[in-house]
Amino acid sequence: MTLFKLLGDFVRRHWRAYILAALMLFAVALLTVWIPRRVGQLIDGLVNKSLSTDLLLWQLAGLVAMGLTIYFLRVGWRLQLFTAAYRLGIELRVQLYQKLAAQGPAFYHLQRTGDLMARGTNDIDAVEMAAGEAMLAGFDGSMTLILVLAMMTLGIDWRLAAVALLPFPLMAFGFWRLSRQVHQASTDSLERFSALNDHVQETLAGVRTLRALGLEGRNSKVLSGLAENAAKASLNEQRWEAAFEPVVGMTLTAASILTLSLGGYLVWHNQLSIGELTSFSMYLGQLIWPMFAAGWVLSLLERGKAAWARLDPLLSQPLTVDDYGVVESTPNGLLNFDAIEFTYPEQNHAALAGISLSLAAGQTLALVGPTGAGKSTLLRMLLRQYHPQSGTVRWNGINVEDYKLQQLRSAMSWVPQESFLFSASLAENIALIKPDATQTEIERVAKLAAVHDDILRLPQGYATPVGEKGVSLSGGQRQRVAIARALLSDAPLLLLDDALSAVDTQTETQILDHLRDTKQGRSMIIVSHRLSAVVDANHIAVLKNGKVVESGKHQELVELDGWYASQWRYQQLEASLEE
Ligand SMILES: Nc1ncnc2c1ncn2[C@@H]1O[C@H](COP(=O)(O)OP(=O)(O)OP(=O)(O)O)[C@@H](O)[C@H]1O
Repeated sequence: MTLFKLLGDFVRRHWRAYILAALMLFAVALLTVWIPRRVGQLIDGLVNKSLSTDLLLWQLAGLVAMGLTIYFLRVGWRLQLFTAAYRLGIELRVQLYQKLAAQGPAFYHLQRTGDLMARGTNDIDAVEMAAGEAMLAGFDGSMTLILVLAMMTLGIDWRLAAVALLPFPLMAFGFWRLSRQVHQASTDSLERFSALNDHVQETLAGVRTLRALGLEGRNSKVLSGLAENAAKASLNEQRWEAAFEPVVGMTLTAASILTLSLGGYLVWHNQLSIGELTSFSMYLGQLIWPMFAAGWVLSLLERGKAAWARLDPLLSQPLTVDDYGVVESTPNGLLNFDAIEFTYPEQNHAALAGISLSLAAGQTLALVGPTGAGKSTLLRMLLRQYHPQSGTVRWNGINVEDYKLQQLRSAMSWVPQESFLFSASLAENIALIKPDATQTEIERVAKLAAVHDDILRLPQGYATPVGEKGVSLSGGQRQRVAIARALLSDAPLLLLDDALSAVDTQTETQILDHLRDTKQGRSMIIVSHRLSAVVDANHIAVLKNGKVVESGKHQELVELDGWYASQWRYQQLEASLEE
């Protein structure tokens, strides 16, 4: 979609606001062109001494009233147009947010957060300006231009008007050349601002790491380079925009010289009155605004076009995970991974190389294996964050891609390796997926996740603010809050992706015991590096380089004397040394 189509559709939907603004503009333009005419007549009246003092005062009062009316109408149309333009900004931001919220990890894999933020703020502002200020100046400028030209040609002298307009085609050519430069400079400036935004966002997110490594100095040098680039690009854009002004100035000077030459000649030969020449000169002055408006509109539109060219692909990009499933029932029952193969985008080695596994309802499947073996990736196939390149995941005999995404995801409680705490109270963070949960429910799951006592020790207990604006919790506390959050859902499948890595072995055992006791038919997939967490699993699969290399129950795997057995012995030894 082009910017003009977007604006056209928007104006059609909000036609009332635009028509009202256009009517007010028309009234203003009429009054504006009427004033020079009245002034010219007044001057001629004064020169001929045909005006009485009373009449003169009335005429002057009339001019003041016209000025005031123009003032109020200008306020009115601005309010109409800007309100409409802000609405476009809101619509685009909501649309962008919904799109970003629906996109999967494969999309974020290729996007920079700071760039996305810049598009959601700076670029949308530029489109909003095209729908507001550019429309306003465009309407107003063209209306004034038409009426002023009509008054010049029909109301005063067409020969004078024809001569005055001679330099205008040159101005149009100059504007056309400048607008192309403004487009290029705007694109450049928006991109550099994105790069700067991205750096600031990354720096703030990783500020602790940077400080710990003593990299603030180096990082601020990079920042100053990016800030300078962004400033230079913005200055370049301003420079091209400023070039519109001298073009207008030169055109007007040329037009005035031509007007005065021919006008003087006509007055000399009594074909034009002094009052008429004065009116004409005032009209010429009134052309300044339409000319500036044209330059301004062109640069706003070019900036809007450059911004839209960055926003449109984002808004029209297909979802990386399409929700084309139709099955509305909540999945439950037997879960089957059948010959799953998957390679991440832009990677040359398979993360999953033909994995087949199954999990009966109510049972626990454990995935273990060295780092990078593909354990989390297998869960991502089930969560439908990525599509397997071949093979299928079936739940209750139905391909998970055939379930409605919402239905599928609500059947799983997922605790990722790194969970996110929002800037809210601890209670609100736990009740994230069930905001109407009672305090008793919240405390019950916090006890199951063995975090209740830790929470009570915090200054405001469950009301303690956490996340970016609150107290910092330890890694282990965060993990347990995330587990409590997951337990609040009644989902039939619980996925723990290394979700206990930061808690000590004793607490881990305590949580797993709680989970086992309150399982109530819930299935579970546990990914863990610590084998003590999986000894009770109904089935354990050892993954290596995307393949299942060993599988069975704990005792069977110990007897097999492979990777699992040696890892088990090592971890047992380590645990006994720690005691
Ligand atoms: N987003 C990604 N983009 C590209 N490659 C990835 C991505 N995530 C994982 N990989 C690669 O896929 C392979 C499997 O990774 P995965 O995270 O599934 O392993 P894992 O067994 O869960 O490891 P860990 O125990 O360290 O969490 C690894 O080679 C990893 O480098």
